[in-house]
Amino acid sequence: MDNTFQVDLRGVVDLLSHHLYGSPRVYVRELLQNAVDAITARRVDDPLAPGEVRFEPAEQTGDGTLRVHDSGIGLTEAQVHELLATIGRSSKRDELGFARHEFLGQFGIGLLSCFMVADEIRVLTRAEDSPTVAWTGYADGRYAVTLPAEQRPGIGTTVTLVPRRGTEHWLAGPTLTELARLYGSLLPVEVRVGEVTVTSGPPPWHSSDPEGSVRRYAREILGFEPFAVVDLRVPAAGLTGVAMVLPVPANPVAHAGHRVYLKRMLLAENAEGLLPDWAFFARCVVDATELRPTASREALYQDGLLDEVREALGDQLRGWLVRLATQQPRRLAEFLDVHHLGVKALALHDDEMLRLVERWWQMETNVGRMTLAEFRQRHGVVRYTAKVDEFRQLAAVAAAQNVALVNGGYTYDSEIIERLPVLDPEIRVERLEPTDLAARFEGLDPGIELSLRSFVATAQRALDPLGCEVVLRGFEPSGLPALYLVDRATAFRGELRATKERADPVWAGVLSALDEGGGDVRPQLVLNHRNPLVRRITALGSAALVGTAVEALYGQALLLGYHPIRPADAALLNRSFLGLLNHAVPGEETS
Ligand SMILES: Nc1ncnc2c1ncn2[C@@H]1O[C@H](COP(=O)(O)OP(=O)(O)OP(=O)(O)O)[C@@H](O)[C@H]1O
Repeated sequence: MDNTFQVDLRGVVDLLSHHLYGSPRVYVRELLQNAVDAITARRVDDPLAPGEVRFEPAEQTGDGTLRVHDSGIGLTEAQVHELLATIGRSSKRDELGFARHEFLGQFGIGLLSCFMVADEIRVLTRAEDSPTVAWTGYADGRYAVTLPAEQRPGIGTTVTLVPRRGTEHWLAGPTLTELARLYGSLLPVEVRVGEVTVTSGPPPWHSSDPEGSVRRYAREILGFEPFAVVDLRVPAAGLTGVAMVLPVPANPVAHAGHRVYLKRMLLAENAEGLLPDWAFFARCVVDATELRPTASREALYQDGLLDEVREALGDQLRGWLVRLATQQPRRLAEFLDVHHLGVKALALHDDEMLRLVERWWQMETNVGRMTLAEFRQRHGVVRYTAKVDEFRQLAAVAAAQNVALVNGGYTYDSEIIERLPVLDPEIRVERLEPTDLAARFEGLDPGIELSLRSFVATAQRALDPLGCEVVLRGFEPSGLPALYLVDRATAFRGELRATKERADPVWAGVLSALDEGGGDVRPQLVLNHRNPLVRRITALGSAALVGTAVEALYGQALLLGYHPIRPADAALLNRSFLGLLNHAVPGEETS
C-alpha cells in the first residue's frame, strides 16, 4: 500500500520563512513582487487599470504595523483559501505547472518570507464583483478568514505586517524606503513609500541619453566612472543591459558580481556566472525576462540558457575590444594599460585576443618598447627570455651582439610568445639559450690566446672547485668585465640538487626522479678581453692575486645575473673580497 509523506507544517513554515533567504530584507521584495504581479494580472483584462503600490511604514500607520496597498486584481474568498492558505500554491503557474511568463513570482512561498519580520500577516483583499475578504496568517501555520462588513474602498489588496519583537527596525520608514528603492527602482509601476516615489522609470540604457544615464547610474549606484560602456543584448533571454568596463585593474581571480534585474525587479547586486571568467574587467547591469531565479531569488539558476547568455555576452565584449583595436587604437592602448593582465590571460586560450595582444601590447625588448608584431617585422625571430632577471643580465650583451631580445618574464608573456605560431605557422619563436650567446663572442687573436694560456690555467684552477669553466673572449659592451652563462637544463638541475639537500628523504626521492638523464654542461665564466680591468688582471705577476681577482669577477657576475648563490659561492665571495681588501690596504701588521 502506498502512503503519502506527512508534513510538519511548523517545520515547513520555519524552513521557508527563515532558512531559505539570506536576509530578512527580502520581505520587501516579495511584497513588491506580489503587488506588481497583481497589477499585471488585473491589466490583462483591464489595460487601463491603475498601477500603484504604496507602502505605509510604521511611523505612518501609527500602530507599529506596516501596510502595503496595491491596485491589483485582488482575491475572492475561494482564491484566498486556495492561494494564501496553501503553501506552494501559486496563481502564477499554468495548468502544466510552468511559471507564467508575465509574472515575477512562481513558487507560491514568497509571502512566507514576511514571517522573518512579522508574527502575523493580515491580508485585506477585494476582487471585482466580490466582497472584501480578510485573511490572517500566523507563523505557527494557523490562519483565519472572515468577511468583514466594511468593504475595502477599491479593487486591490492591503497586506499588513504585525512586527515580531526585535525586528521593528525592518519595518521603519528609512529602511523600507531604501529597500523598496533597491529592489523596485526600475519597476514599471509607481511605487511609493509614504510620500516618496522610489521608482525612477525605465532602465538607464533605455533612456533618451543612454550613455549619460548609464554613467550617472554607475557613479551613483556602483560608485565608479566606467572606462567604457558596452551595450548588451541577448534576445533569446529577453536580456538588455550594459557592461561597464572598470576604470582600474580588477583582480582576475576575484569574480566580479553583476547587477541583475529580472523583469525589472532587482534579483542580485552581485550575481555570478553572467560573464565568462576572462571578462573580469567588466561589471554588468542587465534586465532579463527569461532567465530563472533560484527559489531564494538571490541568484541566477544555472541552466542551459544561462550558459548561452554567458557565451553571447562574452562575444559582445570581445567584439567591442576588436572594434576598439580597429577604430580607436589609442583608446585600446589606454584600456590595455589598465587591463592587460586580463586580456593576456584571455589570449592564452583565444586566438583573437592573442592577435590583439600581438598587435597592440607594447613589450619590453632590448631595442626599446614595441609590440610583438613590430618586433617580428624588424627582427624576424621572436627571441625571448622567460625570466625578468635573465633579461636584465643579457639585454645589453645581446644587443651588442645584434641579438634582439624580448623580455618574456612578466606574467603570461612567455606563454603568449610561445603561442604566436597559432596565428601564423611562419612565425618563428625561440627562447634564448644563454650559452648560445657565447658562441657569438669573438675569439681572441691566436697569438694573444697563446700568450694568455698560463693566465687561463691559473684562473681555471681558482674556479675548478666550483665546477665552472673559464673562457676568454672579446665582446661588447666592453665595460662589462665578465659574464656568467649557464645553460637552462644545467641551471634547473643545479637548483633541483640544492633543494634536494634541504628536503626530507621522501621529497628528495621525488626530486631525484626528476634529476635523471642529461649530462651537465659546465657553466662558463666568460671574461671580456676588451675590458681594461680584465686586461690588467691578465698581466698580473702573482698567481695568487690572479686567483683572487678571478674569484671576485666570478662572484660579481653571479650577483649581476641574479643567479642563486650556493654556500660554496658565498664562501668564495667572502674570501675574494677579504683577499682584495688585504691587498688594497697597505701597511705592516701591528699587534
Ligand atoms: N497582493 C496580492 N494581490 C493578489 N494576490 C496575491 C497578493 N499576494 C499574494 N497573492 C496570491 O497569493 C499567492 C501566493 O503568493 P506567494 O508570494 O506566496 O507566492 P508567488 O508570488 O505565487 O510565488 P513566489 O514564491 O515565487 O513569490 C500568489 O500566487 C497570488 O495568487
